[in-house]
Amino acid sequence: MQFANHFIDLNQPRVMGILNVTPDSFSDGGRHASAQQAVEHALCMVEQGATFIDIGGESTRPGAKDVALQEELDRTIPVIEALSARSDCVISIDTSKPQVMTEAVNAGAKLINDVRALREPGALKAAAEAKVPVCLMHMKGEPRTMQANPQYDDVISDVKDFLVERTAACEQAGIDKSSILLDPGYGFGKSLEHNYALVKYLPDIMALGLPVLVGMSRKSMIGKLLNRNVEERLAGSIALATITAQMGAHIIRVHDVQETADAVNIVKMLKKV
Ligand SMILES: Nc1nc2[nH]c(SCCc3ccc(S(N)(=O)=O)cc3)nc2c(=O)[nH]1
Repeated sequence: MQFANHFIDLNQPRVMGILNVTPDSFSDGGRHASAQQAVEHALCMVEQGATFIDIGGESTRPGAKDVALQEELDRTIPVIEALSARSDCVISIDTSKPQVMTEAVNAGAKLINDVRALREPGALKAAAEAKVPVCLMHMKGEPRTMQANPQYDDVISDVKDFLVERTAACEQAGIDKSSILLDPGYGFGKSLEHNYALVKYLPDIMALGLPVLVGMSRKSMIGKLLNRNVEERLAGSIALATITAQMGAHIIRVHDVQETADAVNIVKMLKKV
């Protein structure tokens, strides 16, 4: 897939490193120290095998509140500028705000990752004008309320129908299908059973014919099942990364890049022999 001047072969599973630039992930060193720390962390993840670095200035975990536009810009743009000056990794901006998309791409981001699948007013237009690939993710409801008893007739077909509809909306806005990635949105308005059904039937989503991005790293689908708190979820995260990479997922979005890259390299070896 073409990411501006980078062609990335998605015929092999790739690792996306998570770079949270929300205050709860910052040390108390204030913003500049944290921007530099964020860049150093990103460079380390690239060194460990990340092809993509996903930069998000708005926490979208369950219960998260909205972040003001200027605040989200202040958190993300300086880091994107500094990182794109020091690495040729593919920078992804994790945002739903059109203005953040535009400024992030101007600052060097080459992928728009929107957990709201470009449903915010102006987002389709901004993404089309940015002329970079987009990842469309399924979310039911909003982060503040999405985990309050999520219900589906059939979670697999509901997620598929949503992704097909959002893909059509993108095409109508002038975004070519060859620039679209799909994501089932683990943990975004799903029960434990819904999340594992979306792993088991991931091939059904892959059958839509577009590259698939998956993000399960350290999420409650691991913690609830295994009774592990967030810093004890590496084994579960690696298990899910391995399973979905083996199924053919194209991009795995994780916190623990080194360990995931090792697991993905084993999957790649098995595909080669
Ligand atoms: N494309 C894409 N982008 C993403 N950005 C995020 S941020 C994670 C927010 C969160 C944290 C924790 C839980 S929980 N309750 O399941 O543990 C849910 C959501 N995730 C994803 C993802 O998957 N894809």
